[in-house]
Amino acid sequence: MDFAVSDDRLIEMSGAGVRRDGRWLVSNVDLAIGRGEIVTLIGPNGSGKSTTAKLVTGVLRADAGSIARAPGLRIGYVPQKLAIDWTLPLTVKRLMTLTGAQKPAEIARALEAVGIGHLASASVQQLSGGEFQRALLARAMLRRPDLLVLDEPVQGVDFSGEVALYELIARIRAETGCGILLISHDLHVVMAATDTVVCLNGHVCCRGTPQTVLQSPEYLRLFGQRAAGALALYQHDHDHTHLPDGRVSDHGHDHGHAHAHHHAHGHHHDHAGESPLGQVGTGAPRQDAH
Ligand SMILES: Nc1ncnc2c1ncn2[C@@H]1O[C@H](COP(=O)(O)OP(=O)(O)OP(=O)(O)O)[C@@H](O)[C@H]1O
Repeated sequence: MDFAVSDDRLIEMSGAGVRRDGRWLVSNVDLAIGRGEIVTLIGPNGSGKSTTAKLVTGVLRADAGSIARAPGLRIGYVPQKLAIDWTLPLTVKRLMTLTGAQKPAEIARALEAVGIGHLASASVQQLSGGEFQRALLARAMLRRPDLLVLDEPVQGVDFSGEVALYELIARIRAETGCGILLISHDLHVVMAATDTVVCLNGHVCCRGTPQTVLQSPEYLRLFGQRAAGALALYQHDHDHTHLPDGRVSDHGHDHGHAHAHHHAHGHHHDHAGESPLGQVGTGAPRQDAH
């Protein structure tokens, strides 16, 4: 049963579990997401990430534990798999209305906000992986959610596209103040924007800030070699800021050249004059120049 949460928390799950065919798919999961917070669920294949996301959205009911939701909580959900008949013609605009009627102006605004306003009349089949994920994000945002649940939002997207998508997600959080639950088995990029990482393997193995999780023995045991790479990338901090024209100011020294880089890391990194959400680019590949 849903019940009121009095503070800033959007959802709070306590000891939640899902049992199927005599086995617990996930058990004893504690998970809280607050307004403006990005929580990332990571874990190997089959560790219960999607199952947990479905508990959050209410698609699945918990067989154990309890889930409290803020009153009137609106959730925008991008599932891992979509039941789309890819043989039928479908425009991006039409995709936006499949889950509910929407005003054309609202659709246009949402597509603009994720940087694909120019693709409103394009056929969904022609979209790139990154464009398709942006369209799904726009569709979820049409509900003006308090909580966005994104199950593997970077699937089918290359590395620079991933970075651009995570930037977009971070910007959505900053501009709308919604909470975000991200699901990913991607370790390196996700780490930067997220506030809390929850590492799942049928149960919660460890949790905390990205730094805490990266150093926890449970995480290292679960991810082994890949974990080391994530650590290196995450600790690569920026030490410069961007001037409005794209040039770089590095501790007050102006490089005087355009500086392209990716944003696998979101700390100590100020973008002066960066475009508002409505003008986010579609993520042309950008390489790190350091
Ligand atoms: N309806 C169901 N009935 C029985 N088992 C299920 C059901 N749904 C999922 N499972 C099993 O539950 C486990 C967790 O699945 P889930 O999809 O939550 O994992 P995941 O962490 O999201 O995995 P992936 O990274 O591969 O997407 C898997 O072993 C899966 O086979």
